Amino acid sequence: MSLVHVAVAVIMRDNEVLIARRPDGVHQGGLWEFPGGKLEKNESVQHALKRELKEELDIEVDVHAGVEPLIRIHHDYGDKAVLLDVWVVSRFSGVAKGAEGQPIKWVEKANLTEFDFPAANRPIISAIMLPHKYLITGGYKTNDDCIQKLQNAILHHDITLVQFRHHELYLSDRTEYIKQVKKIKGLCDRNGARLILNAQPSILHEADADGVHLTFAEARGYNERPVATDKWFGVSCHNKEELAWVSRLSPDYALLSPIKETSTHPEAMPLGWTLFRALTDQVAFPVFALGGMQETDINTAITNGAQGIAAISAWW
Ligand SMILES: Nc1nc2c([nH]c(=O)n2[C@H]2C[C@H](O)[C@@H](COP(=O)(O)OP(=O)(O)OP(=O)(O)O)O2)c(=O)[nH]1
Ligand SMILES: [Mg+2]
Repeated sequence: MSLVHVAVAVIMRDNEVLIARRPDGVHQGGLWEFPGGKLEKNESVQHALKRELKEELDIEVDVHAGVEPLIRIHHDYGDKAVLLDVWVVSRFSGVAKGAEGQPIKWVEKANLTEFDFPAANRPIISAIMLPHKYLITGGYKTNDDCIQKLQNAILHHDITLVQFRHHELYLSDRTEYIKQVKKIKGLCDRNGARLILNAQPSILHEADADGVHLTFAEARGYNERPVATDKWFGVSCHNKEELAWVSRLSPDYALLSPIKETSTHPEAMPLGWTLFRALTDQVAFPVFALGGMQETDINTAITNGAQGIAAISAWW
């Protein structure tokens, strides 16, 4: 079966995204979609994006400004295999309308899950909801010190996604751990940040959080996604085999590390961006680059297929 390469646009206006309804009778007809269409012979994806948005919505997009790669998804529908090459379009001119008679709608990012999309689209929605920066908490002296460091990261570095990682406390004193999670969650809630716990999925019955993150070794112990779909579920991976294996758990995202040399794991061989790009292109979920990442790496990460960067020391 030949692969159909599709240019797909996530058109953003403040906190809203434009969706359109596919006509009945076409492939995946009747479902909502992000506007876009098939690349013509010898056409670049950016050119296809510009052409499709003119044809379908009558808007003008400057592909050299206001366009950024979001995610690439290979999906086999059985009757058709597609590569969805998804881009965020944050600047355009003209007023978007359903130029081919299709219904269109501007939808709040957070409400996208209420619409029926083709099966391949689920990771697009995760990618839209996830930010470019993911803070993993580092060491701290006292509980207050932890809150102070986190508050500093949230306020000064615009952090909206936080992973609380403290295995020792989680394993040694669950009551104290849950107490600390409660304080952290309060701080996150007040600042519009989401909190993910580096702990077993059962922690979600004991503590209030937005999701769970597992090491690859922990994830290995499950046969199916161990977390409800209304919570975030992520896994740490280090190579192609691990990424391929965790696909069966349908994670919402993965961390892939180490991209560069890092002081926390000096013995690990860095993957580098070329390999990072090749590995993430094979999986249908957003991947954050981890290991030696600094704020200045974000654009390089995105250009190489990442959702963004994850880091401890850059912000902690
Ligand atoms: N545009 C778009 N296509 C999607 C999405 N999700 C998804 O699985 N697809 C699939 C459905 C189709 O098989 C293919 C896109 O084809 P299309 O029908 O939009 O192509 P096109 O605009 O060039 O249409 P046409 O000229 O063939 O009528 O990708 C999505 O969110 N947006
Ligand atoms: Mg189309």
